[in-house]
Amino acid sequence: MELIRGLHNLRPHHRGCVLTIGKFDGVHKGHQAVLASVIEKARALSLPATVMVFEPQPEEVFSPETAPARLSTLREKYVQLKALGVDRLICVRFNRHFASQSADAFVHDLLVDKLGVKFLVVGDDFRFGRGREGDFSMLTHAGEQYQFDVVSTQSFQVNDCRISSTAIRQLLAAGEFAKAAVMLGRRFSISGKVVHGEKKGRTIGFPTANVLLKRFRTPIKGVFAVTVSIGKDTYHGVANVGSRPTVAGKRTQLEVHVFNYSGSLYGQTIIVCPEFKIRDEIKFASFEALKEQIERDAEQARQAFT
Ligand SMILES: Cc1cc2nc3c(=O)[nH]c(=O)nc-3n(C[C@H](O)[C@H](O)[C@H](O)COP(=O)(O)O)c2cc1C
Ligand SMILES: Nc1ncnc2c1ncn2[C@@H]1O[C@H](COP(=O)(O)OP(=O)(O)O)[C@@H](O)[C@H]1O
Repeated sequence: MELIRGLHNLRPHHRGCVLTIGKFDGVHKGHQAVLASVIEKARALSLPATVMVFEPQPEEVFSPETAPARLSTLREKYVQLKALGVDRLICVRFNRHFASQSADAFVHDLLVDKLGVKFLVVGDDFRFGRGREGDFSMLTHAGEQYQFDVVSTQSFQVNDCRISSTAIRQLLAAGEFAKAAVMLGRRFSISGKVVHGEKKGRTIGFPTANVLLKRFRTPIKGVFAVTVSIGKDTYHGVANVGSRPTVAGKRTQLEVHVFNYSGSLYGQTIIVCPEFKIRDEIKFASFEALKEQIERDAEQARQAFT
């Protein structure tokens, strides 16, 4: 799958595509159904199946304080879209300047001139351009003018419940990982590169691999029993997603202690899948008290895994 980061990297040979535009946060079962129809159409027309996403997601630019938690980073979306058979991912750097262009300019300059779109799939509530002035009916008219077809996606359900990123976030926040997995079409996981921390974990017998969360907010918080994928190997472990108040941590990060593992993880990408929640994060009076609690957390997780 080709990744085009930024519209300035579009070239004349990129013209001609079957396109869908959206956030695709989570790449859930509803998204997967849309993508399957995009791919089918693309194969029939011998054109690349193309997905356009915005990074950061628009609400993260307009209202970062209240933007919903992210299910997927751009990298996770890349991995998931590639696995589904998408040919090209266009990542638009979203900022106020991009958002201020008119709906006409979005259609004419980008969709028609730069992308030469032949078939477009969007949700019927898709809005675009300055002040969200562009809508589905405008796209339909533009399609008649510039010879491209536009179709809207339906909403997909499981057990009478509409599949949505919002519903999945709520299930994850409630620790309902099995139900979230039904909507996602896979288990929820957080992946990222292991970075250096404060090297305190090893002093209490609990080295913890620190993963920086490139999300504005995470859908889960607290201490979890987890499954960890490191390369082709799978381990169990305990993890904390939080700001580490005991050591006056600032930003939210993921810390994983991997059972039966020794060696360096720095620089490696690991995938952490929460199995069940153990407790909320707490501020302990001392590092010693934190250590004793982590021992109990690890024991609880180990017992569940045996
Ligand atoms: C299972 C587990 C539970 C944790 N729970 C808490 C917690 O409740 N409160 C807290 O401040 N930090 C908690 N931590 C984070 C520790 O503060 C952190 O791992 C420790 O400071 C080591 O940091 P370092 O890897 O940067 O050296 C937890 C870590 C793990 C692995
Ligand atoms: N069982 C393990 N679980 C997690 N990390 C481990 C484990 N064994 C060794 N490590 C290594 O130790 C590092 C964590 O040790 P720690 O003292 O907490 O340092 P840091 O503060 O840099 O995370 C990990 O990034 C990894 O490279």
